Amino acid sequence: MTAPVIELRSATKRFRSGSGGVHTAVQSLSMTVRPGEFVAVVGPTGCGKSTTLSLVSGLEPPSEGQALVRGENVSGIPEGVGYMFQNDAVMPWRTVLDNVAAGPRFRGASKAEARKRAEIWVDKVGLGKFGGYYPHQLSGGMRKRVALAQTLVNEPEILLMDEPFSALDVQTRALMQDELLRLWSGTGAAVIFVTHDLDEAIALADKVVVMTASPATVKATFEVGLDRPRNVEEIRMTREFQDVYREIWQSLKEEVDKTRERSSAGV
Ligand SMILES: Nc1ncnc2c1ncn2[C@@H]1O[C@H](COP(=O)(O)OP(=O)(O)OP(=O)(O)O)[C@@H](O)[C@H]1O
Repeated sequence: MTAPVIELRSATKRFRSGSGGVHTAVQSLSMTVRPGEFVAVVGPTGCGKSTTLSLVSGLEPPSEGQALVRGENVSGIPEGVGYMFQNDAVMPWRTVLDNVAAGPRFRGASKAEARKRAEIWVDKVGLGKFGGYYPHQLSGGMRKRVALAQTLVNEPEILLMDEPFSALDVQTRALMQDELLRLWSGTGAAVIFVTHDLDEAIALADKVVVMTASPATVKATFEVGLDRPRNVEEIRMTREFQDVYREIWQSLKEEVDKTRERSSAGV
């Protein structure tokens, strides 16, 4: 088996809370992601999913334990990591092509080379005719395509995605999920995809990690044995999908209920 490209070893993250106390967001969390593996992370609201990603991206150091990328302790933002968040990083004053070319330019590519790579990726995400458009002239789904091209043009070895599609309507969301799978397949990139939506997690991932109610630790990991390539809308109708869904939901539901009980008790 290939060595993991991402590894969290008993990682704990504590923050100073507003009231002067200490809040533990992540507790002794261990997980691994191998090259080419798509891992979805689900858990109740506020349990510590984004903090887990921050440990991998180097935005936050662990308070205890280790965060490793390619076997090395993460310090600063590791090479070869691409991000996609709910709020995209599309620059309104730049055209689609210039937005996508910005990453390669920043990483040292010549203007001509950056432009060439941007053209290829703008085309790949289906925006070939819109390279000269500005973001305000695009729909929400088209902007997400720009964000996807912006991330993938850098050919990341690791993709960290934090609810990237949650602001989209249901149909556009399904389209973008398919686009992501199509563009990711064969790249060999390791993905951690954080989502509230168990449907989305199963449709996309090889492995679904269920987090506990706060503080986040891994409650259970489920293999998703569904064939690829997948069409996310069709796969949801299959018996296999529904069986996996039921099994994971049993595990997730307990944590969601715990979180709801705590919040109604004002904890
Ligand atoms: N920089 C920080 N300083 C203090 N507390 C923080 C910080 N970042 C996160 N937290 C706290 O850690 C806890 C976990 O937050 P996190 O955003 O990781 O959860 P989440 O599962 O991603 O949430 P959601 O489901 O709402 O997206 C929250 O109580 C949050 O307030």
